[in-house]
Amino acid sequence: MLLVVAAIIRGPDGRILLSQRPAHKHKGGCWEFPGGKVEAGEALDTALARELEEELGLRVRACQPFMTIEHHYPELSVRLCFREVTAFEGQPVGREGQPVQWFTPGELGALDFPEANQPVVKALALPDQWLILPTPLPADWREALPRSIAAGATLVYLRGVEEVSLLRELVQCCHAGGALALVADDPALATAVAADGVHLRQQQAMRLKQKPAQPWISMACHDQASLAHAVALGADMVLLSPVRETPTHPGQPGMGWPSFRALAEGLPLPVYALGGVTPAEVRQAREAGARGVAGIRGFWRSC
Ligand SMILES: Nc1nc2c([nH]c(=O)n2[C@@H]2O[C@H](COP(=O)(O)OP(=O)(O)OP(=O)(O)O)[C@@H](O)[C@H]2O)c(=O)[nH]1
Repeated sequence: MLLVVAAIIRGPDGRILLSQRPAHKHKGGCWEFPGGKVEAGEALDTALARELEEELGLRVRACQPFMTIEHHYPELSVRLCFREVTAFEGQPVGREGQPVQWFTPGELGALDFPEANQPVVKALALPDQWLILPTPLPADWREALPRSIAAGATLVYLRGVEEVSLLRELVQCCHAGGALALVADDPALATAVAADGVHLRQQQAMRLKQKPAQPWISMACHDQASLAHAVALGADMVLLSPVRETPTHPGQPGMGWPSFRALAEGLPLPVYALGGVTPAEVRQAREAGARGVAGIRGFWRSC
């Protein structure tokens, strides 16, 4: 299997840097995340720094794991280790004559990428924070939910609401704020209330053999076995918990960031950190290999 390292490089305005593969190469003409083959015995970060210097004239100052994807093209199999470059120096230029361009995350969906990149493109559309709805639903939700979304939690897990008409109203409120809305476990309910997908609780998900047909499927995971199941199911993302002990689950000790990192490392899907984490910890979570953070308290902006 060909080992490849590729970079997610964001500019200060949040746009993402892509380069176009030369016509004569594998997947010629496709847009790609800059990078290339890892040489024998070379560390991933060293390979990334070398490739970005050679191809773009950039000097990497800091990077962290993003996702790892194994893909079998008819002509070759690749293991693509995506890293997020969080600090770099230099102005990118296509040193090998390749076109190089910055794109907003919203523009990526319309571009032609190698097939292996699809989960990464999908993951880049996700926010840093997601909100789990407090239960019972606070009386001030019509003010607090838009405030929470505006504060950055643009993915909302709508749990604990039985009434379909209320759930539909909550979904509309999420969409009005530009947030994705997930409901618990039930794909038919998600469709009925026009939600964007379902969040599967671990017990329910472990019984499934097939990924439910919804635009977004998330799964709750607490250990390696459930993470492996999420991967096998083809989930789009997971919530991995608990990072710390929380008042909702007293006596259940947290795994801490080192164990979180070990579990999240090398997974082919975005992992969100849950359990006693706050929105202020996005950077720490990402250094531990998370796509972002999730929670109830701290993410809910009551009036
Ligand atoms: N760099 C990069 N390669 C990708 C991506 N997605 C993807 O499937 N690949 C595949 O991974 C392999 C990377 O090899 P490469 O040809 O870019 O490697 P390289 O820069 O070392 O090339 P060279 O040694 O031919 O100059 C290719 O088969 C390519 O199609 C991506 O986003 N970035």
